[in-house]
Amino acid sequence: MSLLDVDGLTKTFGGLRALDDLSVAVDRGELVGVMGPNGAGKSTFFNCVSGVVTPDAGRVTFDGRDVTGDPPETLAKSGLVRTFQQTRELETMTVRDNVRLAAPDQRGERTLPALLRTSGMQDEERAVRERADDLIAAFELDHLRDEYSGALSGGQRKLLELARVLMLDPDLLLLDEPFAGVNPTLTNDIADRVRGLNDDGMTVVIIEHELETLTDLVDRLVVLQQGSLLVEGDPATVVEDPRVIEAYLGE
Ligand SMILES: Nc1ncnc2c1ncn2[C@@H]1O[C@H](COP(=O)(O)OP(=O)(O)OP(=O)(O)O)[C@@H](O)[C@H]1O
Repeated sequence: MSLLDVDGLTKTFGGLRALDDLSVAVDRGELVGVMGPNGAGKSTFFNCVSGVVTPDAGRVTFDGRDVTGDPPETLAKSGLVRTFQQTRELETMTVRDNVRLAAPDQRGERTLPALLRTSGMQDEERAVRERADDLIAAFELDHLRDEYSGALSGGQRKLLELARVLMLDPDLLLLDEPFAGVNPTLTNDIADRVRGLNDDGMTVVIIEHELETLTDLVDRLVVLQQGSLLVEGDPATVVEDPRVIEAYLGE
């Protein structure tokens, strides 16, 4: 059974069909790339799957459950997590606080004064702090942990965003253009980390314009055009497909 099953997804904005009866399945453990010309519907696909936008028709099944229209927080708690093209960290907070705050806050305990917190709550908080510090170290952001995240470079922000979403311990990670605006060295670094996460068992779907990085990285490519599936298959075959070449030349 697929981990993610998208069946007949349709979404219109005004008169425009951003998704048109799109069906895509992703198996557990896969690393899948999503490409397509500007306006092909890639972000709308992620938005519908991650609950940011409700589709007009179609069904999203995650881990065997119909999750169509479920809000992003509910999906994140069940293991479906995404990043955005524009990273969402708070610029006036430090790197460390940004990572800590990404942890799910089950009981709103952070609003309680310290004296009223139970030892269970304190243990939980300690675990969150430790996990945040581990992720910051793993992403080599240690030297920046007390900096405001507004001071980071584009590439460092992408790393921070990855550290933040990993606080949620996803089963399925949707990455929206993780290499956009990132220099070649950091691009390779981020690609290696994504590969590492996938090697450790995380299922990953990546939208990316940077085709060379994407084709080297993923097991399978899905190409969208005008909201529909154009071609899918192994990366080397897909990028040579005349329909794909034509779709990109027509941009
Ligand atoms: N909230 C919205 N309101 C109106 N139109 C929208 C909205 N979101 C997307 N669209 C339109 O839907 C179409 C598909 O957009 P989408 O952002 O999904 O494409 P994309 O493949 O991600 O493009 P890009 O590569 O440029 O990010 C576009 O024509 C876009 O203008």
